[in-house]
Amino acid sequence: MLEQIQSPRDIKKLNLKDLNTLSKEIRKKIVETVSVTGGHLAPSLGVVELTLAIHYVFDAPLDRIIWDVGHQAYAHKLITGRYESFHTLRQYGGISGFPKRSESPYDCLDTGHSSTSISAGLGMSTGISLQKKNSKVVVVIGDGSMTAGLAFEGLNNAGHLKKDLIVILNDNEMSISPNVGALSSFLSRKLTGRLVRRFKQELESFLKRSEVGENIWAVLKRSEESLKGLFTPGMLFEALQFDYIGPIPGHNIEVLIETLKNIKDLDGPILLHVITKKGKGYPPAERHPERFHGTGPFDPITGEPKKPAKKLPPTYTEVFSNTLVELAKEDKRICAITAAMPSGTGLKKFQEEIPERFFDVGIAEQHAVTFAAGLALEGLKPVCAIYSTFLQRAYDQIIHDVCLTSLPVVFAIDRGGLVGDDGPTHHGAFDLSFLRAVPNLVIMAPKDENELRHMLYTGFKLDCPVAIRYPRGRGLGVDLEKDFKTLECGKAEVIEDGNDVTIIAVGHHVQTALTARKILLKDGFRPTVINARFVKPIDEDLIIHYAKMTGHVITIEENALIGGFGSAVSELLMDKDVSEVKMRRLGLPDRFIEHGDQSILRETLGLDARSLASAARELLRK
Ligand SMILES: Cc1ncc(C[n+]2csc(CCOP(=O)(O)OP(=O)(O)O)c2C)c(N)n1
Ligand SMILES: CC(=O)[C@@H](O)[C@H](O)COP(=O)(O)O
Ligand SMILES: [Mg+2]
Repeated sequence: MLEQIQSPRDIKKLNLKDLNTLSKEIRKKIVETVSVTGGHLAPSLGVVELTLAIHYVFDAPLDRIIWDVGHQAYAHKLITGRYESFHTLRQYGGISGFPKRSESPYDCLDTGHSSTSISAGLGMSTGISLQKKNSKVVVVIGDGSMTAGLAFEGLNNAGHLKKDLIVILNDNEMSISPNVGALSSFLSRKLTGRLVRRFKQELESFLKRSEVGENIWAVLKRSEESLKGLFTPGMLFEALQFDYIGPIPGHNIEVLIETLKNIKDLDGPILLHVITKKGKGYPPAERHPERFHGTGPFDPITGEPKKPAKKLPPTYTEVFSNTLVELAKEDKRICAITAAMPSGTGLKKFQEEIPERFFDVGIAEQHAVTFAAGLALEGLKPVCAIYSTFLQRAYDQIIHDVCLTSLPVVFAIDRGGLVGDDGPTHHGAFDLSFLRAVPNLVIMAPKDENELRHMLYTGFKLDCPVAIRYPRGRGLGVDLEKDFKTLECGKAEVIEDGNDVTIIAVGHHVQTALTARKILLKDGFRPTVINARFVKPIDEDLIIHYAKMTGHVITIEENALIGGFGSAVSELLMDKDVSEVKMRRLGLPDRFIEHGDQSILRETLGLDARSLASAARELLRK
């Protein structure tokens, strides 16, 4: 049946039995495909019935359907004309793992970063009403994404504008890990007796101020149950001027369709609370929703990850995690902060071993950074472990709350550079550029996992804001030195000496430079290879010395060329009137980089060893 579905119109003809059959086929297709490509399995399995019900009742693309984060949109993609291409999911040249307007008219908003759906949906609804168009706007947002401040900014304004907007809260009590925060408890009605008692006392004292109130209280008192019934998650949304409906079961297509039909033509902002199970319908994902939130390829029968042929080096994340715990056990001032990504950032070990100094603040990067500033002001040493791309959310907090008064916060910036399959919304493409402009901030990038350890150790020694950025993926498998070294701030490292071209590499591209050097040696060239180590402050004296000595400089970094490390070097040479030097900068061009395997992307962008060697040869011919 699924292969016959060319558009959502085809599902409107189906009866309930067929819809349930279709949901089984969709689940099967998603599990089969993601077991090969990897991807966001559990989120997508959790909204299969909800997707069918939404497309059954609403008329996309005339009606706008927005998927917050968009990681749960695989069923949506399968029934909106992408069944045939679904096997290319997240592959280079294939379909994206997130909704993309350039991919389909049914994708009305590009998502990837969480909690944008309500604001964008409200904007669309306002635009629709201003132009007197006849479209509905439906937003699907998860309980995790609802913990972000941006979501509340949207809710607050929606309640004020009172435009037609249907917000479906997909509540599975999971973010990537179990959801956190007072809102999460509130939503799942895990309300403490203390909270209900306090509410009753306040209500009683309020009502007893007037005779009418006395009578209302007397009635309520008699029906204790209705008092509890008053205290529902709906209260919060009703207070924000939403009509709250629910919670309803999120896997019952009949109830979902009936409910959506009933609310479709209601006026004003509506919040429909739907309860789902993350990973629904695939037992390994139901049992391990966190592991199957975003998974690599796996055996569809057992759910076990496909084992690598041989033992692989540790990831930068694992080395960061182990090193931080090692240091935090020695220094009781070290605290760890994540914005809803304890597993992705590697802080789960810290959470297990030093829970009193671990903080998961929910999807709230801005809050995470300013919360860290607060901890630092009290003499602690907070580490904010946030992916490069998500740190973009907290730029003002980095400047205003941490760097302005030079507080000792360490930013552990994981996923720096190209992340691969998640694509343009997730590449850590800009952190060196947006951080380099900020005064008081030291920026480091390790050449390998061993140097990451020393940088973390050094970061705690520097009594100022520090950013350490490292890539998604595995290290080189080098030995990890047990004894920590304090790196001299602002000093680079000459790895190989040479006399005809100076290659200055940032982070893991030091390895690229060393491989390129081997190629160039065969061509009779003798390049110098320098590990930049510090992106800010840069090693001015060393760079000027080698630039003058070799007359040719190439920089290579996995960051936007604009404002990146290469910019810093060219600014330096220009400011110091070092004019007789020929220079090339290798890095990310001024465009968003598509999704695909990291090595494929690096090759297409000229960030592999062969391309670096060719660039050096070409420069030397100038
Ligand atoms: C700004 C931002 N921070 C962090 C993430 C990483 N992230 C992706 S999905 C997710 C959890 C979302 O939870 P929820 O909204 O409940 O959706 P579910 O996976 O439960 O369906 C997180 C933290 C993100 N995409 N955007
Ligand atoms: C959807 C989302 O934003 C996260 O799940 C992200 O895809 C995680 O990235 P990693 O796989 O690099 O941890
Ligand atoms: Mg959730």
